[in-house]
Amino acid sequence: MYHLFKSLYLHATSKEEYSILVLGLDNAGKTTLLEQVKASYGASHPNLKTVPTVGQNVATVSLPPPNPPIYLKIWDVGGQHSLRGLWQSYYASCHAIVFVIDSSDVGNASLEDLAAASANPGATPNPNIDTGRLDECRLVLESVLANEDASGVPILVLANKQDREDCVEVVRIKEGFVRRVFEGEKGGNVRDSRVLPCSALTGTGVLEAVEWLCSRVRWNKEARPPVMR
Ligand SMILES: Nc1nc2c(ncn2[C@@H]2O[C@H](COP(=O)(O)OP(=O)(O)OP(=O)(O)O)[C@@H](O)[C@H]2O)c(=O)[nH]1
Ligand SMILES: [Mg+2]
Repeated sequence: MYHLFKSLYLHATSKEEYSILVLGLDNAGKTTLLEQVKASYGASHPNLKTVPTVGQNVATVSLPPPNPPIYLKIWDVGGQHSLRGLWQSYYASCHAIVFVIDSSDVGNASLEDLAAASANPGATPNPNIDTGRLDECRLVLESVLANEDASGVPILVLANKQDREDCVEVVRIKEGFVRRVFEGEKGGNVRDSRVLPCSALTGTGVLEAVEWLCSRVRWNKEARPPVMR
């Protein structure tokens, strides 16, 4: 009887916890995003003076009503080249991946140029077209998608730094780049994805990103069950 009451009590008082893995090239804005999420769901001010992450940062947020009563445990992992090998150890236990792109670092190419650049990655680059770190971004995103352990995980691509005057609009990142990657042969494991604009620095778009994640991890909970806390 004691065990029955105990399990009923634990069931009534525990909450589902989902792990969110935040990835992207160095300088994309991952740690700034984590700070904004912490500040949005806690009472603190965000610490926006970030330094390059060596290792990881982690924070757990509890979402207020009318959100469902769940915890999101957010893992922000360093994006420098030498640290990217660590990412794969997080895939098997994460419930969603956020891939952050610096929208001011994908050059000034047109939609057609971006599409051509991502459709023909091996082609000699046209010196008149600046595509910034787009190619590096594509290779890194493809390697995430190609990993078996990340198969079927909802993926949110955030076109970050939308506050900057030199940023590329989200539609260009979505149509010219992300769609090509997802529809390419390395994107076969993508089940559920979205591309959203945001500014981690100002906080614009951060709540919408968290809401999308919240709905998708719950929708996918049979495939990737939450941890009860
Ligand atoms: N203008 C603008 N700057 C941003 C935004 N997000 C981040 N930054 C700036 O970009 C720089 C890098 O931000 P971080 O959050 O440290 O980048 P990161 O992705 O964590 O980088 P690593 O830890 O090296 O992987 C900092 O100077 C931030 O202030 C944004 O939305 N807008
Ligand atoms: Mg960082």
